[in-house]
Amino acid sequence: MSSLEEPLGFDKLPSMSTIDRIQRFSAGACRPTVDDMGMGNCWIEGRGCSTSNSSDEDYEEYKGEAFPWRRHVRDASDGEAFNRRAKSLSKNRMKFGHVCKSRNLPDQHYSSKCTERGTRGITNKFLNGIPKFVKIVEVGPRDGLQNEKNIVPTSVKVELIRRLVSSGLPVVEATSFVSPKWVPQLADAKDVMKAVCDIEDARLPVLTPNVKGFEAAVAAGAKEVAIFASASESFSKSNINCSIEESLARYHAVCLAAKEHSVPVRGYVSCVVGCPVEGTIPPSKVAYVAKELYDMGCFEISLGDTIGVGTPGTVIPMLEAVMAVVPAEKLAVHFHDTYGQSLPNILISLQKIDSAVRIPSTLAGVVLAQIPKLSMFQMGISTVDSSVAGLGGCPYAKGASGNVATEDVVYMLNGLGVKTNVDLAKLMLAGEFISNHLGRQSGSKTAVALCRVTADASKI
Ligand SMILES: CC(C)(COP(=O)([O-])OP(=O)([O-])OC[C@H]1O[C@@H](n2cnc3c(N)ncnc32)[C@H](O)[C@@H]1OP(=O)([O-])[O-])[C@@H](O)C(=O)NCCC(=O)NCCSC(=O)C[C@@](C)(O)CC(=O)[O-]
Repeated sequence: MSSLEEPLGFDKLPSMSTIDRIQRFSAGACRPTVDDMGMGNCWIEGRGCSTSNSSDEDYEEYKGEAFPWRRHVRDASDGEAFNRRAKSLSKNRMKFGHVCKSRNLPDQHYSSKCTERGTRGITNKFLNGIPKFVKIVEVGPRDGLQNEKNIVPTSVKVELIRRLVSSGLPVVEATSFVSPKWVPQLADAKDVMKAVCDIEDARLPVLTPNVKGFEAAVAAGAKEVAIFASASESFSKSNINCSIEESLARYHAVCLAAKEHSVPVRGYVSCVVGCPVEGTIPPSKVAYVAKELYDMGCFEISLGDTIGVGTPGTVIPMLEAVMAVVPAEKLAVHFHDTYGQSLPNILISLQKIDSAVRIPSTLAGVVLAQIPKLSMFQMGISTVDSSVAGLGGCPYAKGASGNVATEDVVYMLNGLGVKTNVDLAKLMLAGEFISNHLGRQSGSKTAVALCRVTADASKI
């Protein structure tokens, strides 16, 4: 049996040399050949070259829309306008210590929102396919804190959950009813659940690896559970000490028990793009496990890039394979940010483009450079997992970094005009609360940047 002392990770890749590993996880690992693309010989440099999927009119139109936005940003941070803004911030008597008071977020000058003109122009072309509402599933208290070196006190976990719920998050994964020998960080699952089970404003699912965990969760007041299988045989063994097939049998039993108690079950598939031991995971394997979980009654399947190696080039073929067997509206995406790819991966997972719509070449260069075939670009997923302050990692995937930060996802979605019902300022306060407790800077680039902007403004 594997143990916590011997986690699998990037440092334990017996079959892979460094170069081999880089190739297997490289951004182009799943990239189609140039011929597949039918886009000439410079598709990765799509910004600079003309391709069969774009036209000069598109380029000109996009340029016309994009450049005023850039001017706006430059003007706003320059000269008179910026000084006026800074003065008005000071007039509001904001106090800035070394900790950011997120409730005093500056508004439109630093907003992620585009100008009206810019939004309209881009929306008409590229962003039309983004869902109007995205459900964010906050996994920080579970996926985040399960990986902390020091065990976080129960009272801090409870306070974090309460703050996250009060920021408007509709789902906050609270804890795991797993073996405390395997994950000691969440050994207080029962106490956490008892303290938060009265919360009504959000759903608070918990992880349950077997019927024992399910029964303990329900006894503690859990009203929703999640089961977690893997698309990688090796990861399944290291994470839950059984094969994929054995895990599916266990989860079938959990689903039957849950049905009897009318408890909804969410399913996870981990290692959907890569595994720390096996390298690249075939999309067909992910689709197989996702379909099994769906067929046994999971209301939603979350696809986890556990070690954060995915790029749009590998995520799209995986999603296509899964969406052939599970409807998009039943899927969620769960990205770790090891290689900084989470936001583009989320964006392409949300996008649903009518194949008749042509993408402006400049956008194609920036965002869609790795997309295999535009005509197949039909994701339309509208549930995203993320973790406040980018907390997390996985105890069984050493080297994997935390989930994409919830603040960064909300900032991006706000910028796209997508509703989440999450109050970014309150969310940042929750992130600040847990980061202070852990004694380190937030892993959210948005939180860090917004704090810096407000702090800089206060000095003027
Ligand atoms: C699955 C097991 C339990 C098998 O663990 P095992 O050792 O094979 O199980 P066992 O049945 O032989 O039991 C061993 C001991 O654990 C106890 N036990 C057994 N079950 C439970 C339970 N539910 N709650 C509390 N205790 C339990 C059981 O009673 C026994 O206690 P003992 O007799 O030795 O005192 C173990 O491997 C385990 O708990 N693993 C959990 C690992 C984990 O939580 N990993 C992190 C999840 S993150 C993830 O999967 C990815 C995800 C979801 O985040 C998505 C992504 O990022 O991609």
